[in-house]
Amino acid sequence: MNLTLQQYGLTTTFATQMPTLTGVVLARITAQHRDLYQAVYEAGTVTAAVSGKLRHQLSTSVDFPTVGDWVWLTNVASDQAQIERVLPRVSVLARGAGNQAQLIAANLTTVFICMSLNADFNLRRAERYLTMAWESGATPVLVLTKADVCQDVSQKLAALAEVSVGVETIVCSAKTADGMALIADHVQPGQTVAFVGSSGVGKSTLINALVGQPLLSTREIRADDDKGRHTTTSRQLLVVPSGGVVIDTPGMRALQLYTGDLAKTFEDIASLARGCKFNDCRHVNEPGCAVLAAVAAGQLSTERLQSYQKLQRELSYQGLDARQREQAKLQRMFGGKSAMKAVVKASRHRHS
Ligand SMILES: Nc1nc2c(ncn2[C@@H]2O[C@H](COP(=O)(O)OP(=O)(O)OP(=O)(O)O)[C@@H](O)[C@H]2O)c(=O)[nH]1
Ligand SMILES: [Zn+2]
Repeated sequence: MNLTLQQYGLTTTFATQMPTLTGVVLARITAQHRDLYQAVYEAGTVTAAVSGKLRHQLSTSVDFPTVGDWVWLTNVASDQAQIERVLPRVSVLARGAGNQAQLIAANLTTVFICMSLNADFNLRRAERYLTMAWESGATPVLVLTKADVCQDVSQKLAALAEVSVGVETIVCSAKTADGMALIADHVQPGQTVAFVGSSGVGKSTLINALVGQPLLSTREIRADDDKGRHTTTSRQLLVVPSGGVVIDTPGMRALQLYTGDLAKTFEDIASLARGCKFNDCRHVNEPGCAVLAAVAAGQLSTERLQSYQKLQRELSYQGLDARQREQAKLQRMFGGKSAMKAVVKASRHRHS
C-alpha cells in the first residue's frame, strides 16, 4: 500500500513547491545512513544521494539534507535517486558535535523533550533541551515519561514549572496509557513531531503506542550488543495511522548545544537582567546586579543562574571560529589578554 505525501506530513508550504519539470519529483527524507538517504515520493520509497551538482553548492553541514527535509529528486526509477534540491526549512533541530552542527531533524511542528520521571529527571537537562528546541523554530513540549514508577509527580512538576514557563508539560506512562491522549493531540494530520531525550526514557515505546504496532524495537526485545543492551541508533520518520508524522531519534548522552536562544529558556533571568546597573552585567560580582539580588532574596536559585552562565559560555564558544576559540580558551586560563601575553612571552623565553 502506498501512502500519500499528505500522510507523510505534506503542508501547503511544500505542496506549492512541487517541481514542474518532468523527471523531478517532490519527496520527503525518512531516514539517513551516512551519505545515503531514504525518501518517500508519491509512488513509493527510494534510496537517494546528494547529486554532484548540489554537493558543490552546499557549503556547510547544515545545508545537507536531514530526516524530515522536503527535497526534489531525479532518477527515482533507478537504484539510487539523486537529491537535486533541499527546500527551505520551516524549522530545524541541531545539536553541537565538536565545533560543528549536527542536524537532528527538519520541518518539525513540535519537539517532544522526553524525560523520565525517575532516573533521568533533571532540571538542568530540561533547560539544555529547551534551549535547543526553542532555537529550532518548532514548539517544545516537555513529555515526562514513566509516571507509573514515580511517587512524587506533583513535586517534580512544580520544580520543572519554575524552569519552563510557557511550555506545555505532559505527564504520561506507556504502561498505564495515562497521558497518551494528550500526546496524540500533538500528532495530527500535517504535523511532524520529533522525540528527543536521553537513551532509555521511553521514546520508542511511546512511538510504538502511537503507531499502534511495534515498528521500533524497544530495549527488551532488541538484539544484544557488547554492552548487553541495544538502543535506537538512527533517526527514522514514521507515519501515524490516525494522521501526523513522528521522528524517533537516538538517545543522547550529553547534549551539546550548537546555537541556542537563552533569552527564551531563561526569560526570568533575562527580565531580571534589565534591572542590572550595567548593560553588560555578567551577574558575577558587579555592583547593582539585579540577578544576584534575586538570588540573595531567594527568588532565583543559584543552580539556575549557574546553568544559565554555563550555557552562555558554551554558546559564545560555539560561535567562534577555531582560532578565536583557541584565544578564548587561553584568555579563560590566564585571565585576560595582558596576562596571556606575559605567559606567551615567558614560554618563548623558555623555548629559546
Ligand atoms: N515503567 C515504565 N517503563 C517504561 C515506560 N515506557 C518505557 N519503559 C521502559 O523503558 C525502557 C526503555 O524504553 P525505550 O522506549 O526503548 O527507550 P528509548 O528512549 O527509545 O531509548 P533509546 O532508543 O536508547 O533512545 C524499556 O525497558 C521500556 O519498557 C513506562 O511508561 N513505564
Ligand atoms: Zn547583573
